[in-house]
Amino acid sequence: MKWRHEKDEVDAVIVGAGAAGGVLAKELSEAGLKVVVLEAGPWRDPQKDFASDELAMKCLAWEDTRFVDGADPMTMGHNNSGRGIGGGTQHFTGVFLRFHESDFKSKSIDGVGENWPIHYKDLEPYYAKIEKEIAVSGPKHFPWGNFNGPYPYPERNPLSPNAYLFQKGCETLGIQSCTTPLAILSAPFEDRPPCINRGFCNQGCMPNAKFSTLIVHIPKAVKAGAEVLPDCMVTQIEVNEYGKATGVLFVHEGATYRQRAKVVILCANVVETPRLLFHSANAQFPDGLANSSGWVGRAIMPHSSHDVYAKFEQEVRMYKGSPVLASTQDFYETDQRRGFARGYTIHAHGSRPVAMANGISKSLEGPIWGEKLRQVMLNYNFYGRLTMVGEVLPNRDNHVTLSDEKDDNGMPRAKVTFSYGDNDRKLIDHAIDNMKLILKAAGGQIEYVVPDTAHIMGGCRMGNDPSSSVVNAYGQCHDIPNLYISDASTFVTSSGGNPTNTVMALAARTADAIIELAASWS
Ligand SMILES: Cc1cc2nc3c(=O)[nH]c(=O)nc-3n(C[C@H](O)[C@H](O)[C@H](O)COP(=O)(O)OP(=O)(O)OC[C@H]3O[C@@H](n4cnc5c(N)ncnc54)[C@H](O)[C@@H]3O)c2cc1C
Repeated sequence: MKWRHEKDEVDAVIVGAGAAGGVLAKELSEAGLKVVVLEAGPWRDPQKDFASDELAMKCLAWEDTRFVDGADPMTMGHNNSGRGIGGGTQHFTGVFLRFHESDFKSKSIDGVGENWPIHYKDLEPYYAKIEKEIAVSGPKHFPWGNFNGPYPYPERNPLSPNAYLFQKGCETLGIQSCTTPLAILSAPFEDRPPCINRGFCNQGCMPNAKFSTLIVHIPKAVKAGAEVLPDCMVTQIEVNEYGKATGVLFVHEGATYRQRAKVVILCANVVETPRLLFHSANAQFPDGLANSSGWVGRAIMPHSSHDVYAKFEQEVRMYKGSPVLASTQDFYETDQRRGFARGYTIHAHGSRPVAMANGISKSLEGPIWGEKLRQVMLNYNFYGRLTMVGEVLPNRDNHVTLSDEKDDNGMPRAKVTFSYGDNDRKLIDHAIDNMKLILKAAGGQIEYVVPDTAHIMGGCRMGNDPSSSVVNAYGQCHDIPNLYISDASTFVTSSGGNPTNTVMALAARTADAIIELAASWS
């Protein structure tokens, strides 16, 4: 393999070209830094490689074996990972929310979780920048949190039948709801068309109406001079005798190569970032790089993401339109009367047939399979669905470690351990009750509750105290100052809302810090 910067020490090597990696690649290269991006997965062309096919597009996920355990082992794959240029943004649903001020201070406000080393105000300009550069569509007035709109682009219209039913149920019960802020265009922007409601967002968007870093940030980074190399799996971070990162080793088509860099930035997401840090252990850092605190891999948090299905008299046709088009955050903040801390978002979340069949086969009401499954699926058009995005509190015992089994590159496979806590379970029960009430108020008959998780966060949390966190407020490792982490692993708490706006805003903030640092190099 030959690449432009093979012999150079570049300014920055970025590991992973997902939500955060894409932002960093664009920002750093546009600031004039010499950047190489190494991505384990392929570089897809949406028009050639995305298919309107649920099964075929499972390939967008990280499919390598990962072991799971704990009281509530997570299903790893299409629902919580991405692989390839664009990472998880290739097939994410596009819900684009900001965290609330309380999310950064849950310890002080509610006595649970942990405080972040930053406030909402620190991220506010970065949220605004990211939303503007991808033309997020949203309502004129968003009723919750610190940002109430307007969004850069008008809200999506029309909504899906599933979303209208949700809004009807909410209205009957006096629950506020609104059109969801989405990283999906409501009108043309740059060279991209508005959404035409094909509904295959989770299979990759062929027309490019949905944002991904594959189609927005990476092309801009390349234009600004970044070298982006797909199918390159980073296996090790190299560190010299002074404890400074010098670059990375990566594998391409079975051969191992080296890329030297002044700054190494890990954007490999919640499982792979800790895995790389552990696998890069050496005599100086025997417990893994950046792990003097013992917090690498610790306090991982998925969102609880249970679905409730109801059957309606009239056709709903859940496949129509973007999967999520209406939401409520009326239950987002702590309400002492509920008996648990923190909260959740509810989305009207359409499901395609394979996802529904797969989901209800694991429903809490008992497994549905064989003839019964066939009969239910023959009535697919009559079902509606709501999904929760529930805050899961950080727990040190929920963690990523290395197993004894190795992959083809000789890297130990990751083991992911997860159990819900009492607060998490009470929160889930509350959300399920509310989703049932809303669906019933809309005229539905409740049939299935499907337990699920989504959006993993944590594992390399940020903090001011090097003895209880891995990186500082800018994503810089406490132990190795020229090693940065910028991905969902730096999250301190999970919030009750979808995370990618926050992942990207944090990445843009880290980019600014690195650009400032780079100014002192010459
Ligand atoms: C089906 C689905 C729906 C979702 N819907 C939403 C939504 O509606 N709203 C929302 O806010 N969030 C959503 N998410 C979550 C969102 O995708 C993630 O929050 C986001 O992508 C995380 O960004 P990241 O940069 O941390 O990691 P990723 O985007 O996952 O990027 C990590 C990249 O690193 C690469 N990588 C890993 N290890 C290595 C290595 N060793 N060498 C080289 N490359 C490596 C991976 O291949 C990947 O491309 C969804 C996710 C999924 C899977």
